[in-house]
Amino acid sequence: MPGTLPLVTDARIAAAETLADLRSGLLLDAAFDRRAAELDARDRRWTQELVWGMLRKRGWIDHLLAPRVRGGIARLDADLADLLRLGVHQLFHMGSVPAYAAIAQTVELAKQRHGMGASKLVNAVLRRLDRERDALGAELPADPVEALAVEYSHPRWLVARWVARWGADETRALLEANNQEAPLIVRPWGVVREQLEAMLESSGVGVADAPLVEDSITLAPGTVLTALGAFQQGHCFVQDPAATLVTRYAAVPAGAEVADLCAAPGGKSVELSRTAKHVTSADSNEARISRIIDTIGRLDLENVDAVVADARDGTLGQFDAVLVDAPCTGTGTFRRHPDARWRLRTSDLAVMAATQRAILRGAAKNVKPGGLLVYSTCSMEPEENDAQVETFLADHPGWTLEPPPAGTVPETVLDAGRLRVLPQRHGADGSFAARLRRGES
Ligand SMILES: C[S@@+](CC[C@H](N)C(=O)[O-])C[C@H]1O[C@@H](n2cnc3c(N)ncnc32)[C@H](O)[C@@H]1O
Repeated sequence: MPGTLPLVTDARIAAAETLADLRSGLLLDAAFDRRAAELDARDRRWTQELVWGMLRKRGWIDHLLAPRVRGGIARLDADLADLLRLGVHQLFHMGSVPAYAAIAQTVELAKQRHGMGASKLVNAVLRRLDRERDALGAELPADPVEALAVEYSHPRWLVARWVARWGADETRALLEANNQEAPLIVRPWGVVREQLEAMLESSGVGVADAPLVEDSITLAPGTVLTALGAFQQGHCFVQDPAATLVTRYAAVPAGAEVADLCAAPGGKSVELSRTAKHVTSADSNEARISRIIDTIGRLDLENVDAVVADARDGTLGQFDAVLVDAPCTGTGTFRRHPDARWRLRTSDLAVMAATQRAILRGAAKNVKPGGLLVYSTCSMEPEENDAQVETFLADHPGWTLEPPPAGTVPETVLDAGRLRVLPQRHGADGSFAARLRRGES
């Protein structure tokens, strides 16, 4: 009943706190795990839908709020602006929430966190939006790039780059893909796909095929992975097909000594360890190394060792094959990280490219004569992908780009000998990889 709602729900408080943590620099998954720890499974799922959904639609929500907040939303306290965004998202995009609850709960939350004046502002803005809801869809800017950016909630500068590269229609498909909920996809470990599927089904989990990789399995939305016996007993690990394809494309010879130099949390090391003699799984971030160690323990990996090392140094010795899954802008994984598009700055491209160049230079020293260096990213941007490969080849005489043996990965993801997976074309995350062969001398 309107007007008789109880205090703010724990789920909404957890959503507000998650966003506060995000603003203070925590990553979304970590912030959410911390703030939603006390919620039951249903509330946890609802809160995730609220926070992830709001971040995916933030550009559109801000477009609605801008003319209705006097002086613009930039003048508001950042926490209050996020509360308003959460309120608008509940009001327009969460069918399960009645309008009066979306408004009353947001007003109360604003009162608790910012006092009476803020709650009055929230009340006036949300009520006005609710009254005007039928006219809102028509408010798109005339400029076509700006219109795409607003309608699909992406920064304009990124949309402008993608339109220049792929045209408006393909960019629209990419923006739509980025706004979908990312599927949870697992790979079998120590069992075959059919056995894993049977285990999952016996736990009541709905399963489906994954794109591009025949033995990966998509789990039903809302599955809590860590609660599943198959996960706890080490029969599976999480990996998107875009990542699995990188290790397939790498086509590392069986029995090779391998180094995975930017390895945490370790998914690609696991895949490489299936056929390698040994995998040195290195990362410069000590905190993230603990995630590799956890994975080694849970999956009982006998041929993988985790070490802290900076790939730029090139001091780990020499290997038959080296994977550099470089830190990058992550533009291929926006559907998984809806906050990332808002954090990224144009200048990050140059900063990342410089780091990637330095890492590649160091990693080349770790490759035996005749060995393989596989460079990969989860970015779609040329500065981080093709341009890195061209620069590396120009600076390293004796090295060549070598496509993988025929049939290693589907033809549709190969482009001039490089791996190029795109969300809008392949229905997976985006990824890029290039196989670089060192000459024998
Ligand atoms: C894209 S992530 C790797 C994901 C991982 N390969 C997987 O599939 O699970 C990039 C990693 O590079 C690490 N990194 C960043 N700079 C590095 C450096 N200079 N040397 C080694 N690792 C670095 C980061 O800590 C991060 O864990």
